[in-house]
Amino acid sequence: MGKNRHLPLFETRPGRGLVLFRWYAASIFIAICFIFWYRLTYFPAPETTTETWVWVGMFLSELWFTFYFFITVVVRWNLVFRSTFKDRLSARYEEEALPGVDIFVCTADPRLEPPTMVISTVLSVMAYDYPPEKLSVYLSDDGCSDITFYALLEASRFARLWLPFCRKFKVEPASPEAYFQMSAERVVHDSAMPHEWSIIKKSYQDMKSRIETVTRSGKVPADIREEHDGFYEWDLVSGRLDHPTIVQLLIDGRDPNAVDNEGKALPTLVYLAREKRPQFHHHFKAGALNALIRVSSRISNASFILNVDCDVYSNNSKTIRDALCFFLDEENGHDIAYVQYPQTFKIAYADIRIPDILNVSIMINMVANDERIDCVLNASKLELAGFDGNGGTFYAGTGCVHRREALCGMKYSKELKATKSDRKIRETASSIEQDCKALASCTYEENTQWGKQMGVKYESLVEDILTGMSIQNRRWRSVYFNPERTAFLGVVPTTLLDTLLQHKRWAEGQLQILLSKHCTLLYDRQNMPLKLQLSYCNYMLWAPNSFATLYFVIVPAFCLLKGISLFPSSLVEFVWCGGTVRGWLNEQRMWLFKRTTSYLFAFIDHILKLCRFSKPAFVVTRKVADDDVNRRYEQEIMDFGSCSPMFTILATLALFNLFGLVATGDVVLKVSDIFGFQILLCCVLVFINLPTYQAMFFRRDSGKIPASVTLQSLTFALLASALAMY
Ligand SMILES: O=c1ccn([C@@H]2O[C@H](COP(=O)(O)OP(=O)(O)O[C@H]3O[C@H](CO)[C@@H](O)[C@H](O)[C@H]3O)[C@@H](O)[C@H]2O)c(=O)[nH]1
Ligand SMILES: [Mn+2]
Repeated sequence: MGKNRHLPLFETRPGRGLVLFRWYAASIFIAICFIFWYRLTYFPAPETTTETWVWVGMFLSELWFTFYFFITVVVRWNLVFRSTFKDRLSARYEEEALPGVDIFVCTADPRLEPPTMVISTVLSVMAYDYPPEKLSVYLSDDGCSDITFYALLEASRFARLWLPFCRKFKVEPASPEAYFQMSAERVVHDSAMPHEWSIIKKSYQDMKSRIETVTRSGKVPADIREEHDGFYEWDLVSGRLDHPTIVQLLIDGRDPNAVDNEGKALPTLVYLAREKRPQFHHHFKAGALNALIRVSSRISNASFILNVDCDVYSNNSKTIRDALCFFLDEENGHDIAYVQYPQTFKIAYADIRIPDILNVSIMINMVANDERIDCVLNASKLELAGFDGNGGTFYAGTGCVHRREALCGMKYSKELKATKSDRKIRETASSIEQDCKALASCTYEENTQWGKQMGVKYESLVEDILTGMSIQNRRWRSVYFNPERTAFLGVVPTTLLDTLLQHKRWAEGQLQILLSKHCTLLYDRQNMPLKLQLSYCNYMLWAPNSFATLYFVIVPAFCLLKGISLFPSSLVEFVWCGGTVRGWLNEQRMWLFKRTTSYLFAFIDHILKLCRFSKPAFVVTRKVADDDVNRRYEQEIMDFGSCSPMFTILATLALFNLFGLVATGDVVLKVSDIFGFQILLCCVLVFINLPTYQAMFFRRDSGKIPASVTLQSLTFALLASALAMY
């Protein structure tokens, strides 16, 4: 100890190439100034009214894009990256002295989120390289499904085999599903392993097929129900949204018999389906997390809380130790409220071509344990690092370790003492379960600060961003950490519609924040520096962004600004992050699609909700796709395949631009003598839209755009063109 005490547990470095980036940003800024100068000096004569309006509209959109450009630069101005010293942590803390950690996994629907996927995630976090007596894993099931409960019961048994196996062979990733998909070749090299490997693999596959059989039948058979008392709780369930709380301690960490096959303790494992009643709003994932915070405080009350979505498995068994390096640092750790890991999405394992049609994505190739994992990093990786440099990263909803007090609403102050967790309470599991029922009931939160000042916030569909903001506004700091071996891998939606719907929810949630009293720009400058508030604007303004973009797509007069300087991420940055030119093109395509549909719909929907015409809803993202969809996804073919007004808009805009280009008559010429870039812009838009035309006219598979959508769009586009001509 002694000397060691003063060595920091983590280190912070500024991003590489920052100077280059700043020069680049400055040069673009100068270009923008020229454009404004041009706009102001060449204003059209007052008698040409149409031109004047087009001109003014363009000017406004340009102003908007310039502002957006400005805040995009603000986020990237101070990138910082962190690294940890886990060996110092181990040297400083005996295993018994390490703090407790509670892990929350959320699931909501057994059809969209298959129970086998959920338990693979649960098993991956149970297998963390951390003293198991200190770990408690909670599964919140908003689907209140006895099948999910059954799957978790199976997992609690399989854990007895799986955990020792992971320990012995340092298995990574510790999600059995992911591991067995990728480890076949590797085993050959490890002579000690094959025998055990095949036993465990067989046992996993047997379990998986049992669960799948039950899932397919939609019902837990009577003989299985006999195996655990917990199943009788479902006798009182009248529906997914009408049932009492169900809490089951599947593994009670205090029980000396709760050990794995090698006699080592197992982490506590709890199933929770909070009470739901039709007359109470359940607040989606935020409500689930708050119920988990209270229930876990009664059971394990650990000082740190990791939360993951059910489709986000642990890919790195050291993640908890990494996070603790930040929290436990004597010098700089006391005011850190949460450590956010990036959201990384797994696309495919080695040998499969990596599709990047859908995501705003950056490819990285990771070499770990001789295996190549290809994964796609959400573009927010840079943004997370940028937020961190500006005062604290945002909370992204998954892959985040929180300090319990900060999450529960406490203000940061120097005197704050960590609450000690005490797991020595001698009580029966059933009396604990009884207390927990009350904690997770619908009425518990009535007239309390839960969802407002305490816990995860309710006022937005992106509860994560809002919660992070309010924690920062209470003077806490937060950090972003991206270890060499990716910490978590999640699933991305595979169809275009799913992606657009997901972005619609995000944009809507962001708009809710913008229009609420929590609007970032209203925060106290001392608690949240201006640069951080401006950084948040990058997200808050998604929905309003759709108008400027629509203008720019419909009134093709934007070329210079658009392609070259005002896209949110430039080709240079993308390639710099290890992307490909093709990936960049796809990113531009999704950029256009999202802004002209998701964001627009989010805006309209939110207005309707404000006028009470519709109710808020959390559309859970589908995590399974049929084989056809998956094949197309792997072949990088965009999947339309359903009738959605979003597709009608996309197709109409695509056709409109095509007509504009083909006609090159009045419509285009009218403005092209002012700017001369219109034709080029049209070409770019048509080029970006090539897959859309293909999906309308040339494809035969089930992922094509349905004929009815094509017909509608043709009609609209023709009408619009006719209108524009006269
Ligand atoms: O009523 C609900 C709805 C959802 N969920 C869970 O919330 C998570 C996220 O839902 P998903 O449909 O996968 O949404 P994503 O768009 O992938 O989620 C992102 O965006 C959400 C906010 O919109 C954040 O909460 C998530 O952490 C973030 O990963 C999943 O584990 C769900 O099971 C619930 O527990 N209860
Ligand atoms: Mn998800």
